[in-house]
Amino acid sequence: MTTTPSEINAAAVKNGPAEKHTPMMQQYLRIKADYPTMLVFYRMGDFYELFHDDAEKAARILGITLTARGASNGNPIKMCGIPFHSLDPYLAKLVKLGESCAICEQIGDPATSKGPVERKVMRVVTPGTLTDADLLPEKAERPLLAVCMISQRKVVTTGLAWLSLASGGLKLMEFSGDSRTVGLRLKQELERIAPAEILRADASGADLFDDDGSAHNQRVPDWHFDVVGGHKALLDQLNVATLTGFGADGLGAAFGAAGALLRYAQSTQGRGLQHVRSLSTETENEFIGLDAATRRNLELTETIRGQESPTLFSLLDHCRTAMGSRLLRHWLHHARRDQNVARARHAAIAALAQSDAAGALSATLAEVPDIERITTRIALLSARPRDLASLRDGLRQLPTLRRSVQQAFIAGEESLLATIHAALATPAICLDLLERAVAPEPAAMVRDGGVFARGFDAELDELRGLSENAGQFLVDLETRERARTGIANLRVEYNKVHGFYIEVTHGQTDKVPDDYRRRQTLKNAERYITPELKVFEDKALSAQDKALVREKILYDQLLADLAPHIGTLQTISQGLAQLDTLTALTTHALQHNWCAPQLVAEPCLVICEGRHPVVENQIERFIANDCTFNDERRLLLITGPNMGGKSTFMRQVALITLLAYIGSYVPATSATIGPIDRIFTRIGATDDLAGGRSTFMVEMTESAAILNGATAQSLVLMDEVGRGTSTFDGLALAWAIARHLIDASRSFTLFATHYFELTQLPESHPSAANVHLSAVEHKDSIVFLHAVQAGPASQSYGLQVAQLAGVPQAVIKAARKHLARLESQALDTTPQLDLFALPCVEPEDVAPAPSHDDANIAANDALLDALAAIDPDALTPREALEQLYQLKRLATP
Ligand SMILES: Nc1ncnc2c1ncn2[C@@H]1O[C@H](COP(=O)(O)OP(=O)(O)OP(=O)(O)O)[C@@H](O)[C@H]1O
Repeated sequence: MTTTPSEINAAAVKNGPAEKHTPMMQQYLRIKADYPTMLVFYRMGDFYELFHDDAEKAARILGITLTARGASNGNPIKMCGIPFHSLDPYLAKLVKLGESCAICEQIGDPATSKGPVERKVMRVVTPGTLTDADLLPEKAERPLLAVCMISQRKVVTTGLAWLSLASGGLKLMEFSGDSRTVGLRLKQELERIAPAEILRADASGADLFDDDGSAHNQRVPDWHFDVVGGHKALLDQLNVATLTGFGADGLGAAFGAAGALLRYAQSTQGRGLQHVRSLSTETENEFIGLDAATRRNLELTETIRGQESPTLFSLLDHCRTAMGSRLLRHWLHHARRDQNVARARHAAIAALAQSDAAGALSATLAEVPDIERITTRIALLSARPRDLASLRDGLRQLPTLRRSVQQAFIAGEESLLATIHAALATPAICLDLLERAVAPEPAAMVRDGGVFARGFDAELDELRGLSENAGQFLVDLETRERARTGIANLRVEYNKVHGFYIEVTHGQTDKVPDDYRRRQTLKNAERYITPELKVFEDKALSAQDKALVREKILYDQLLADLAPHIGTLQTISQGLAQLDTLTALTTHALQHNWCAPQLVAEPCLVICEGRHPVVENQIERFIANDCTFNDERRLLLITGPNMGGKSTFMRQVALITLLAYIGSYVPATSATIGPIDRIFTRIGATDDLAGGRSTFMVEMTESAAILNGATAQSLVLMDEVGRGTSTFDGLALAWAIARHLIDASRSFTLFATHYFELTQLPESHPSAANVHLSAVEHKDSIVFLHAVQAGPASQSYGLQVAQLAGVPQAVIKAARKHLARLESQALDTTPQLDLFALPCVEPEDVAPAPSHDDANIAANDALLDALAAIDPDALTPREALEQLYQLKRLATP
């Protein structure tokens, strides 16, 4: 761990000079000085204890009692503790909140120690370096990421290195530009990679990070980011002479980041990372760009409210292994722009569907454990016996899986399934070793014994034989002694405290022979030992101890013997994860009648009878809709009533596009999609109060990002832009934004709006077109048809929707009356339409129309404010009537 001298000094100043403390506290403070930013769990017998500030913090977070343990240097020592056996749930909670913990064990022998027992930090648990099954989410990665920034003549080169310690996947990336563009890019990459913990140099710009001082934003000394040192560390780690094979030639800052990353990861594990054996380099434009707002709006892996379902991931996750679920999650956030990647997956799904293999594959995959994480634990020497037993059982499934895969591809062809088939070859030597070594159902811990199978080790079998044969020996002895002494109820028994003994009831003790030595007197009986029994006891008990020691040695050896198979096991894990994900996608496509999309080189996005993948699952009758974009038709203005289905339609187009590019089938009868570089969304109005931004500010920030970043290959979703401000400002902005997207960006844009004035845009801009979500009025109410039709909507049905929502009749009636008045006024003035009379107005040029009647606006605003302030549920009938009179007064000035 890293500690700056100033931090050590700070600790010393705070706690006073070392010699004034008790010896134990001196030891504690010495250890704590090495881990100043972590919570130090200090082992005291059966407890882990935390002191001083750590105690206060842990007590607050964990909700445990804060007490004091004596005094040191004249001050009471704040303390809290937890029993050693319940450490993991507490660690899980702390790490989830971004804390890092150092676990300090007693390593000396208390019996022979002078002063405090020797202690040492044996394990460091940080949010980004978890490998324990109990601390990790099963279906998500928790990567550790390091950022290295190098500035040269106003150009900032940023190198990223990130590692999922639990799987061993190490990745690098580098990009450069001026500090603003690099900052934006960095933000985007961090949103995509979603690291659990970030390492950065002490000196690097804090403004680029969410630096709230929490542990998941670790600062390490600048020299850890040395580029030459990092390059060497990578060569050593991967055991290669050059990084050319990994596409990492010519990188610089990324090597610096990798150096810091490997150093940190190794220090937390206290050992080398023998499972980190490969490296991949990501290039700048490899993936379809999705910013954080888009990931959230499309509800890929989390709903807008932050729940786990229903999301695209929860819908598609028919995976039967955690490896498959993690890969599916990864694919959803990492759609590759390269159409060939998606095409290969489409072909695999087609083959699996055609060969009817998905059902059998699913059933077999359900028997496969998380081989990826077990492999990591083997590499880190933390695998438990049951990990090895389930690895053995999982590997036994490979031939069955391979047979099913084989049915789905033609031998000799090059395909994704053929690659997977090759990856799933059974590692015969490794499986043979596991089958010979591990007992069918081993104990949970090596220290409990019973881990190794009979016949694996002759010495162990002999030792076990000694203690196991004890039963027969004791029965024989009992029979013999009964005959020898004539005591019919004599018993030979064993307990943990007193060992073996012969028990004789008080009435019979006069028959006891001379060689019986009394061991214990009970109320009704005496217990004895004989020389013969003593010899046997020594042998049996020591055999048991020796067997345990032998098992421990054998276990260490077994892990060492498995180490050479780590690479093969990783290949198998990747093959299994892909197969599981593809099988899940096939299952979903078959169940819901999805189709194979066509990815083409021409710019187009043509969807026939598309559905929203999540919503179609939630309602009884989903209305399918078409969507057509091509080089001449690039912006669709979508109008229609609230609740008409505008947002659903827009999202479904984006989701179908994304699904096609992750390699999935799509909910449509056909879909033909050209190259896509980014998907942008500006949907919904949310305040970012924590970030200090109002609804309108959020809306405009997101719009700015779109206008600056969208290209002719981008798909843009804009939902009701401009509604966060006054009508005129909003309309002017919406209009100018739409025009920019048509003329400058030329993106494929879905633009939903309530400003009917915008529907005139296609008249001057032929690449824009109007569509609307249809609805019909029925007996003063509204029926939504949810069908997308050509042309603009004829009216907005706002009042009918308000009525459906339960707004009181009196209010609806008043609003209807006022609407009629507003409409007749609008006919006289039509101020908003004037905007379109100006041929090329930029937003800042748009002034409020001079013909507008200010008094009328004020009256309307007052009426709307009063309406908005009414909470119908909180009113008594009498108050409601009063409010109505009040509204009427406002409406008739
Ligand atoms: N194609 C469809 N078929 C059937 N039901 C649909 C369809 N599209 C939307 N719906 C239903 O209508 C509801 C409202 O849809 P949506 O939120 O997309 O409307 P909207 O026009 O965006 O409304 P608002 O303007 O108020 O945001 C959805 O929750 C869904 O239940």
